[in-house]
Amino acid sequence: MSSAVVIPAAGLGLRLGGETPKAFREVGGDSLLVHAVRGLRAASAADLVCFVVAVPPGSEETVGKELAPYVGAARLLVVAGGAERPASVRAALDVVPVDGIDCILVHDAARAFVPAEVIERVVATVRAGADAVVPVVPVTDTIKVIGPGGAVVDTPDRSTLVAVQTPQGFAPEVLRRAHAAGADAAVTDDAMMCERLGVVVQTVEGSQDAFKVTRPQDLLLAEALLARRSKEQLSARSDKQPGELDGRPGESRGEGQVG
Ligand SMILES: Nc1ccn([C@@H]2O[C@H](COP(=O)(O)OP(=O)(O)OP(=O)(O)O)[C@@H](O)[C@H]2O)c(=O)n1
Ligand SMILES: C[C@](O)(CO)[C@H](O)COP(=O)(O)O
Repeated sequence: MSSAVVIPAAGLGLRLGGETPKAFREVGGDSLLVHAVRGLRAASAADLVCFVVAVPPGSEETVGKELAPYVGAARLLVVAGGAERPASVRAALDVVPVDGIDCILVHDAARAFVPAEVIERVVATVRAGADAVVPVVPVTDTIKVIGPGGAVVDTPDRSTLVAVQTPQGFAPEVLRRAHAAGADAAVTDDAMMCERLGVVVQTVEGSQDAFKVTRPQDLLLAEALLARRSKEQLSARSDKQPGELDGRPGESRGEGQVG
């Protein structure tokens, strides 16, 4: 069996600012969307055979051409996103093939640097029988619940709180059922839509590297992360014999199909 990934990439990035939609903003010479696709391809155990990307309406063709070299032999479909994230996921989900897919991932283009092991952990947990799986990290701030006037009404026990990342993984029938039930303005992730149906959502360990590029300082963090990774790659290469050197994952140009 194989998996498919839905990538919501149609957001404007209002909190980031700037003229360009967030998924097309560049870090280290590549767009966040290209980084995200490349990261997914690096997760070989996920067996991703189909990438469906939801983009700002009007940019489908350009994005299809840009991403084709990065998806390898997998199928690439690019659709127009909606006004809110759930609508973008829904538009993409509608064209995910039904046959032969045992896991559907939903992954924010804005979480462009998620490590392969997190992706593989999510897929393995779905394949082990979970209906819905989310990667999580501990929260490091004290979280308060506030009332309408801004006054604190509660301080939840931090040991029970986690911050949720993507990719989130789902049994295909469960994700389709959740989206068929619809979303309102309170919905911020796909797992929440499943929770509303009474589906048990499992958690797995996420990664600090899977942070969401949201505000301008996150671009600085992204640059620093890329610098750290290229330093690590260089030192790993210098430890290898010449015959052991690998090619870069996911860059076999010209294999992808669009449409
Ligand atoms: N209508 C939307 C809104 C968001 N997204 C995607 O959902 C992911 C998470 O959303 P967020 O980081 O909140 O992105 P934006 O909505 O672009 O950010 P902002 O709220 O600052 O405008 C991003 O990859 C974004 O492109 C989407 O596909 N369609
Ligand atoms: C899906 C998500 O990335 C999980 O943390 C997050 O909920 C998206 O939130 P946003 O409201 O679109 O920033």
